[in-house]
Amino acid sequence: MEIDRAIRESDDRRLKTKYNNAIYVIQRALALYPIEEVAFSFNGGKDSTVLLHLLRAGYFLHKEEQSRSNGDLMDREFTCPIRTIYFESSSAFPEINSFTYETASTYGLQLDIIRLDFKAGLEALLNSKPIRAIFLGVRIGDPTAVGQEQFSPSSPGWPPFMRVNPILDWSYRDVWAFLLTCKVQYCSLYDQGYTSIGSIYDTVPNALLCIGNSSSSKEEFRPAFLLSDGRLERAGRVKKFSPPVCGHFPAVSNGPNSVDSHHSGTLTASVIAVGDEILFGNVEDQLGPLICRKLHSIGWTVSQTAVIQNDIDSVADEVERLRSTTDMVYIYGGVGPLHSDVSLAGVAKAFGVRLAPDEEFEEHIRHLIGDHCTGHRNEMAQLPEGITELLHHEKLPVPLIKCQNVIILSATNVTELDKQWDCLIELTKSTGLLILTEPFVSKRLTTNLSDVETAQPLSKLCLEFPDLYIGCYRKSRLGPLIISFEGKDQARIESAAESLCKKFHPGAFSEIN
Ligand SMILES: Cc1cc2nc3c(=O)[nH]c(=O)nc-3n(C[C@H](O)[C@H](O)[C@H](O)COP(=O)(O)O)c2cc1C
Ligand SMILES: Nc1ncnc2c1ncn2[C@@H]1O[C@H](COP(=O)(O)OP(=O)(O)OP(=O)(O)O)[C@@H](O)[C@H]1O
Ligand SMILES: [Mg+2]
Repeated sequence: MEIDRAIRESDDRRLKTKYNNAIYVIQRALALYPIEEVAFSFNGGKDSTVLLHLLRAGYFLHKEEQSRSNGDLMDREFTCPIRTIYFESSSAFPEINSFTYETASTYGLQLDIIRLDFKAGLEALLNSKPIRAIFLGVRIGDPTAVGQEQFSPSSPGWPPFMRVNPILDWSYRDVWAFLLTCKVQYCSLYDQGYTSIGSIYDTVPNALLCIGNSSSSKEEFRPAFLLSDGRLERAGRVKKFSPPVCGHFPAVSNGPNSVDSHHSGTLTASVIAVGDEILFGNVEDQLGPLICRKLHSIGWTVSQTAVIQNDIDSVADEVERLRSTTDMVYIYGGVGPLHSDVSLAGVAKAFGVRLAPDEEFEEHIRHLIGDHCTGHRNEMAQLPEGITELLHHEKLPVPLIKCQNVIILSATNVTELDKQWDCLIELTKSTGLLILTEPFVSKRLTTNLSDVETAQPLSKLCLEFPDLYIGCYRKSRLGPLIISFEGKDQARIESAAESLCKKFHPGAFSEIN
């Protein structure tokens, strides 16, 4: 088999190791699932082209092994009968389309063209075919690889199948070493400076490959395999994430201490705790309520708090939802190097970017943990690429992390949170990082009047004071009722409290702290 031979004859030891590992994953998948139950997701891109040839080699070696144990002879005219799926879209490059069709015909692939979006297309496919596993050319640097392993079940909400990623750990260099060593065809766009290909709307040639040619008006580009720093593979991709939602305040101010005292103009925040231990009931969350109080003290309203399990997709879904419905999201828990520390990966996934090593952050971690740090692959130094701002403060051993309107707090207890918060506020005062507004003030009254007696006057009071939050709660079903007034104007709060008292007999209410 020519692919297997080309790699065996090569003296690139790293490539051989990567190849052997990928073949091992493919053979394990083929041992687990009959060939009719697997599919190959092929889109003419370089990664899926690598995977195509690995699958051809892996299937050949798998059959060879079977023939040897049965004592049969191998068919010399060998083709890999794997079902191949291509999600064709009108925004694909014509070069990608034609390369996909030609390659399928060259290698005798059964090509299923799907013209629906990925999820709907997979649902339709799985309803009509007995497919249980799908091979993908996803690599660790891809935004969609966040949280994936070589065998990863499809995400919650997707039809059920196993995603098999044989080249997950391959680098950009490995991909090109393979394609060039095996001398296989790849899409012509890669010879024109494209290094990673999405749609015609979000992909341009990689500027790092541009040949400065002032005499000609047309820019020229070197081929993709000459890109020396694979981390910049996606530099030709136009960023997809959108600016903060319309109708909301900008999460970042133009200047510090801007004041906004209108109820309707209050900035809203949300708070996400990541922790299975909280959901199991083993640990009581103390940081969430504290963050709410702190936000209140700078005039922000907290509209939602959530406790999420330590799972990348759950974190990503929640961050994605809250970052577009509130002005600022605070997330804590799940930050660090442990298997359960998935918060940064979740944030990256929510923004559709990958986690990438951050040298500056690594330097801080290295300083903090000294000799225990294991070189440049320190996993704690991986941050969401292109959207991360490190917030330095001399009192903090490690900077705080901000990804657009999401602030990631590493505090694990109240004392640490107090410190991080104070630093955040100091930074805000000097740099205008957040908007500090008039703080909320509150007043609480307690009464032994019944709910029936208080309900109607309270409803009226809410209509009279729409700029205040008027809430009621009790600490026990039969205990006194507590009425709280929250707002930014002390005088308004006093007059609301007075107005309520006037509706009842003197002494019906008393103030509590
Ligand atoms: C065969 C196949 C399976 C996929 N399975 C999942 C999945 O389980 N979960 C998920 O969030 N996305 C899944 N996706 C979508 C990809 O993660 C990603 O959104 C897609 O490749 C588009 O990438 P792009 O936005 O860079 O073009 C799948 C895509 C394909 C082609
Ligand atoms: N339209 C599609 N049809 C079928 N499979 C797809 C499609 N888009 C993506 N995939 C699958 O997802 C994998 C990852 O896509 P990705 O764009 O990162 O890689 P690629 O297209 O192979 O190479 P490149 O990074 O150069 O674009 C592909 O290798 C392929 O398995
Ligand atoms: Mg691609």
